[in-house]
Amino acid sequence: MTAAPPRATIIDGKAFAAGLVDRVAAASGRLEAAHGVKPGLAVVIVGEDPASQIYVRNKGETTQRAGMRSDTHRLSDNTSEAELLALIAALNADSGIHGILVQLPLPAHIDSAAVLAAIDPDKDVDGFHVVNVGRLSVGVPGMVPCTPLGCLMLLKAELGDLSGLNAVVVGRSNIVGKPMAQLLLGESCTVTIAHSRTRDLPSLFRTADILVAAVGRPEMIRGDWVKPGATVIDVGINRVPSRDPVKAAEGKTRVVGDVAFEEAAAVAGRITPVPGGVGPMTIACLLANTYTAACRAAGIEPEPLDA
Ligand SMILES: NC(=O)C1=CN([C@@H]2O[C@H](COP(=O)(O)OP(=O)(O)OC[C@H]3O[C@@H](n4cnc5c(N)ncnc54)[C@H](OP(=O)(O)O)[C@@H]3O)[C@@H](O)[C@H]2O)C=CC1
Ligand SMILES: Nc1nc(=O)c2c([nH]1)NC[C@@H]1CN(c3ccc(C(=O)N[C@@H](CCC(=O)O)C(=O)O)cc3)C=[N+]21
Repeated sequence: MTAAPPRATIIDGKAFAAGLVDRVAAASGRLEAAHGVKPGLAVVIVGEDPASQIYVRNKGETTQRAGMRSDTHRLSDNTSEAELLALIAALNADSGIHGILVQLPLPAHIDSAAVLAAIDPDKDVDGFHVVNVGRLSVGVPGMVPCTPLGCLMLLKAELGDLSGLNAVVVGRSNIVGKPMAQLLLGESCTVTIAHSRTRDLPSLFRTADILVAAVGRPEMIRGDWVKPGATVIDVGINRVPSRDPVKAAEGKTRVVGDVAFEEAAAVAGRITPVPGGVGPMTIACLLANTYTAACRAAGIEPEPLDA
């Protein structure tokens, strides 16, 4: 009989996120009871992209479950940039709203950079405004992007001190890759950022104690690219045809990450699944950022939200 292959610990992002949402809910309840401040989040979505609709619905439901105010603004595809900017100005001025999130991508006729720049940096719970990018880079308090923040929380919960570890982040987007690299640098990892022009990704990956994949290519990262015992964080959310050919023919899809999960789990020490890994943490961190923004707006020190 052959021994079962070694198998990584599966990092349960869904459970960790549920715990974080509970802690945010409790802290928000105390904020409201003691200071009369109920954290409020406004989510703005332009157009009908079905995947975005699902995330926006999840955000709204989770926000309300946490006892926070949640407003969703659904604008039609042909909304002008001026109309969107006017809505943002109104939300900036609304003292009951502490967090503003504009779902990306926006339709092509709208300049995303101009829209992100219009959000009050202190309400920018996505952390995409250049002021918050600068704060993260310099290492002063600001709003940290939700997905990388969630990845970092999972890594610290699993590994404790990250200092001195080799971290490879693949993907250099402003939403995930770049802020992820900044956070890992802040934890004193030795950080390499890889992208589509990187030469010999497999050899580079084999040096990684921490591997964060944010590429958007289904199961691109194979098992033999992973350093034995490494911690693998899979950010990718990719829709591929259902395994069942009949369902696939009906257009049914399933979600996979950027990592070939079964192969990588045979080599890695720890790995996040997709779904149920990073995705739920993104939403939990959005609530955490909204709570933090509400505290700061009221001049109150936020409670620590660590496990
Ligand atoms: N779980 C969650 O909460 C979230 C998940 N996501 C998912 O994460 C993934 C990445 O998202 P995002 O950062 O917005 O994506 P982008 O498309 O903005 O960036 C993708 C990055 O991957 C790089 N890349 C593309 N192909 C390769 C390749 N063959 N080899 C190496 N690098 C490559 C690109 O390099 P280059 O710059 O050279 O083009 C780019 O830097 C997507 O699957 C997305 O759906 C995103 C946000 C939140
Ligand atoms: N301004 C802005 N901020 C964002 O943070 C933002 C955005 N725009 N545009 C789109 C991406 C994507 N994103 C996800 C959020 C939650 C899950 C999530 O909850 N995923 C679950 C379910 C996955 C599924 O079944 O579809 C999981 O991975 O388990 C995934 C992806 C946030 N994004």
